[in-house]
Amino acid sequence: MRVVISIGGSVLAPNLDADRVAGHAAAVETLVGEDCEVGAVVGGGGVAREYIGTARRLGANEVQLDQFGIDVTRINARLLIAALDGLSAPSPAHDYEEAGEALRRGDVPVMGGVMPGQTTDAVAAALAEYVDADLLVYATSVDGVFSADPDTDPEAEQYGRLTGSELVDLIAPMSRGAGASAPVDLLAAKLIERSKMRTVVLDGTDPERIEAAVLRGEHTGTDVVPEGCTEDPDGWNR
Ligand SMILES: Nc1ncnc2c1ncn2[C@@H]1O[C@H](COP(=O)(O)OP(=O)(O)OP(=O)(O)O)[C@@H](O)[C@H]1O
Ligand SMILES: O=c1ccn([C@@H]2O[C@H](COP(=O)(O)O)[C@@H](O)[C@H]2O)c(=O)[nH]1
Repeated sequence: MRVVISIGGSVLAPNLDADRVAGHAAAVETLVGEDCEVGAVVGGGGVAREYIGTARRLGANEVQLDQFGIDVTRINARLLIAALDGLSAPSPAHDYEEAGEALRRGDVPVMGGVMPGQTTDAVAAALAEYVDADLLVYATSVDGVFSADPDTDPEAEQYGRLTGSELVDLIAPMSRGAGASAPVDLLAAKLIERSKMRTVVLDGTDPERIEAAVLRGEHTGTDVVPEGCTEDPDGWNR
């Protein structure tokens, strides 16, 4: 099975704790040991948002702010690479071709951001489409896609299952400025819809949850399924 895992910066490195990064690297190693081909994309988290906030107050424009975010995602990607201990290429891939070549060599490609105007959610969706992945996993800080932001709205209800077009409709009204927070960004949702990529959005703070979702199809987050799919998502990966 070929899987792309998007690891939010707030999940991988909220406080630059080495053990936490090592835990996520160990999950990737476990998946590789179980014969999965794995690509990883790392987000910028709170550190990226702090840089973006400061630079915005200094008058930087949105593209300049995105560049700050991209730099932080690539530094976080280097943290994962350091913890992967030779399993990946020595530096974050700059584009999908470089990542695809690494995967073909048997390495774990690790990416951060690539261009302004999007987030690493879109990078992960594009990489999954480029390498023809079987599964795309978003390991984020909340357990799936909700009817409202669960961090601020206690009435928010989780969606267990959505189609790609339902995901696009839900995400479309959300903010798109540099550093914005959403379960996935709009470009990612559109790529997932067009590629019919099987996708899971889950709370990835505990890396064992990522392993369980990939290896056994077990998770409590949101499945994004192709239009008209009647298959039980639990049976996908068996
Ligand atoms: N409808 C919604 N469903 C789920 N989460 C939502 C929703 N609306 C807003 N959010 C927010 O999206 C956030 C998840 O995305 P966020 O970009 O902050 O973290 P991430 O995916 O871990 O990546 P990173 O930390 O690298 O930016 C959650 O903290 C949550 O507050
Ligand atoms: O391809 C990319 C990836 C990221 N950015 C900018 O970085 C921040 C942080 O990325 P997250 O994936 O949200 O952690 C994002 O908000 C963008 O401003 C980018 O421009 N292009």
